[in-house]
Amino acid sequence: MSNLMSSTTSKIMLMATRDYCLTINSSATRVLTFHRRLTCSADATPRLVANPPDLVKWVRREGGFVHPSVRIAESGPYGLGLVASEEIPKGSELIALPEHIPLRFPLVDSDGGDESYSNLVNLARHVPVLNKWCKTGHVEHLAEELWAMKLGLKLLQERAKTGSFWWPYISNLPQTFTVPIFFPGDDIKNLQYAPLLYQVNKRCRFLLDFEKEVRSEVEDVKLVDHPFGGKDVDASSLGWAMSAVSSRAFRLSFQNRNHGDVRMMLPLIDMCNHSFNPNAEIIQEQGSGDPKMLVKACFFNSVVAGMNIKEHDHLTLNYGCLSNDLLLLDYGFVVPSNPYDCVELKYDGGLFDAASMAAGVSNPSFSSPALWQRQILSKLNLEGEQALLKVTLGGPEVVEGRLLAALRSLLASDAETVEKCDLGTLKSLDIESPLGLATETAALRTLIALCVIALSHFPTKIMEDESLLKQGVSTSTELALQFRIQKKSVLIDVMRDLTKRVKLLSSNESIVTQS
Ligand SMILES: C[S@@+](CC[C@H](N)C(=O)[O-])C[C@H]1O[C@@H](n2cnc3c(N)ncnc32)[C@H](O)[C@@H]1O
Repeated sequence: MSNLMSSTTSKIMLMATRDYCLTINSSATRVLTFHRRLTCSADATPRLVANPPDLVKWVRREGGFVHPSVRIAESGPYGLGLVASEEIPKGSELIALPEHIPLRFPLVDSDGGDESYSNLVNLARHVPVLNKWCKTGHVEHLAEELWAMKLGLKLLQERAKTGSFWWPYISNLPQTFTVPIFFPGDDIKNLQYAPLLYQVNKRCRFLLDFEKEVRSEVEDVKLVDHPFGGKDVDASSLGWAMSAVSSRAFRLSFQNRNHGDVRMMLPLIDMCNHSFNPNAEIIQEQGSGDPKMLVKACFFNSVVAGMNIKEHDHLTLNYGCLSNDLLLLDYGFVVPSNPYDCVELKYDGGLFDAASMAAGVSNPSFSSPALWQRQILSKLNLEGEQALLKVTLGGPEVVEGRLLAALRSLLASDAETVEKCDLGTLKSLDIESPLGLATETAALRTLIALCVIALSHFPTKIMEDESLLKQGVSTSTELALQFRIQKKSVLIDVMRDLTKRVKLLSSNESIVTQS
């Protein structure tokens, strides 16, 4: 990895003329490329300034608490992280932040009510609000990127402000992010996965449109009232801010203060890297303990109960049970063998008929379901005006319940057998053969064939991807390769799991026949 980083850095250094540069490549994929400054250090993740202020000292000076054995240290390919310099006893408080340290979008006119503040609020109003569910099921992702942009505006304002209270924090933020909006066009294509390409393009389009809106809003604003102190804000700087927020902000809820969920950046706590088996957690202080302390990162009792954090251990938080799509889009990394990763497919009668026939099922009825089957599809939200056609393979469920229920019902021979089962039963892979052995075998075989079809849509095989990885590639190519390897592995794991189940069914069948 360090070799890869240095080759990337030297290439970028030759090109670097300014902080950001926007490229729209010929294939109409809009891409934001980020050029590193010439001043960047040899560190794995260069920060905004070469020698930023000591974050631990700043938090302590501002009245926060940092456990004496907690240090910021290089964390290999993860960038910086928090490490225990000595054993930390179970149950210890690690970091506590007073209320004024987190960076959030101001809810009330707390910034003194000046014009630059109202101009910022005005800009935030241009971040579209989406509350309707769309057919493709992408609305959640869009909403996520939009909240990140709103808080990103505040971050950009503070980054531009001379003498900002948060400068010691902001100057410690990474100069670049490895999220795909900054990938070269070829590496976006290298992802080989349409749902992610769609999201990346959408984010780039949003940033380019938002750049225009921001520029037109601020063009006639006087310098003293300018939300960014007169500095030009383009799609790349908006992308930097959005990525800083999406990869570092936390969602905290303040029910007792009528604020609902609030996203905020938690200096120092956000130096914790991610693990699905974390050793730290965030605790919100609400009315107990020291009222000035808003959030604390604490030793995570429930996961490593009875164990201390050992010397040199990294402190980790769980960023959420996220697929590799979201981890890459928002955080710029991919987790190998991620138990929450899955592959999206579109529910499409023609494709399912083809898969079923390839699996040896005679006369499947996916493209022309009977009326009773259509009623089930409607209940599963796979038919009708508001239908959500995106279905998934992989993840904890292995096969999305709605997809499994649809396959079982559409491959069943009669309505009566299906009507005897409730939807919950039809959706569960753990409930074996609710509609009989023959239907179950046909459904599982169809799913295996679907996996084969989905795999054949990837232009390369895992072995080819792995040999490319060995050749030494740039960070973005490496991430794209890792991402597509993981997607193919999800399909292979699903096929393995389903093949085992089919074998079990046929052995059960032969026992029944023999007896
Ligand atoms: C909240 S920050 C953590 C601090 C960060 N490492 C730094 O250098 O500032 C999240 C970022 O850390 C990196 N990261 C965290 N956990 C990781 C993991 N498990 N694998 C790879 N990168 C990780 C990613 O770059 C991610 O966007």
